[in-house]
Amino acid sequence: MTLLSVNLNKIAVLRNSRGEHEPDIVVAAETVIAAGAGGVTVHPRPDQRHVRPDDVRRIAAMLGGRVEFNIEGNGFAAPRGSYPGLVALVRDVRPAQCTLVPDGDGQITSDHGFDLAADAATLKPLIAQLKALGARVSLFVDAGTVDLGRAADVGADRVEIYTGPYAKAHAANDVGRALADCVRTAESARDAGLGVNAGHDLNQRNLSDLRRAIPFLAEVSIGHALIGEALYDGLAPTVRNYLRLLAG
Ligand SMILES: CC(=O)[C@@H](O)[C@H](O)COP(=O)(O)O
Ligand SMILES: NCC(=O)COP(=O)(O)O
Repeated sequence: MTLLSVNLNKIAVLRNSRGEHEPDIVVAAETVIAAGAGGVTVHPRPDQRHVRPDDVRRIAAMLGGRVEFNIEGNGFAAPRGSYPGLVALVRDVRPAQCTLVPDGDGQITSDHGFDLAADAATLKPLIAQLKALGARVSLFVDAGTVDLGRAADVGADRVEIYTGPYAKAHAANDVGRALADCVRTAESARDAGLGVNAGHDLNQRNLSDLRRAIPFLAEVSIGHALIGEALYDGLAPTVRNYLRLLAG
């Protein structure tokens, strides 16, 4: 069974556009959990354009460990203003999972994974710190990466395959190579003893092909498309659509 974790960043974007409190991200989290999602993902960034530290704390308090809470982010980004840094947030709310993503300030969204050879020395102590706080640690990696033993060596528990290129290829009806890249990375991770997550630009059209190709996929985190689809169909029915796709 592949767990669906709903990324709520886009609820925060809508809320932030007016600078007030609506839509309430905690109500959104309650709604997706009531609809059957197995978890909630947030990706706070130092510039706080999406989810903010206080959202992270409020969601954690509401979930109370009932379902998986996954916090994504750049663990090396320095604290800024009221953003305390990823490790401090993890220390504060103790999520089940922390997904490390090498994204920088200038990026509109996450667009690449770690270079496991180059980043190993800095990742190892960071991962140890996060695991000491009780979080399972997942590393965002590009599809096509095959040296996943390196991820195991630095202490990661899982990897999350960056599925942006897969989604683009799928939309262009030319998915063969991009899907093969995802499968190669997933199999290399499994062979290294790691769990396999996937995410970025997954939607109701491209999810099933990925799921069928990687039957041992532990988790998908989906936000942008899911929240967009929910504008037409409602949040709870949209979550249920995804759950049906993952069950099929
Ligand atoms: C790691 C990843 O792919 C997601 O966290 C993604 O970045 C979320 O979408 P936004 O960047 O649009 O918040
Ligand atoms: N880790 C991927 C994620 O949380 C959601 O990505 P997207 O569906 O918003 O592109």
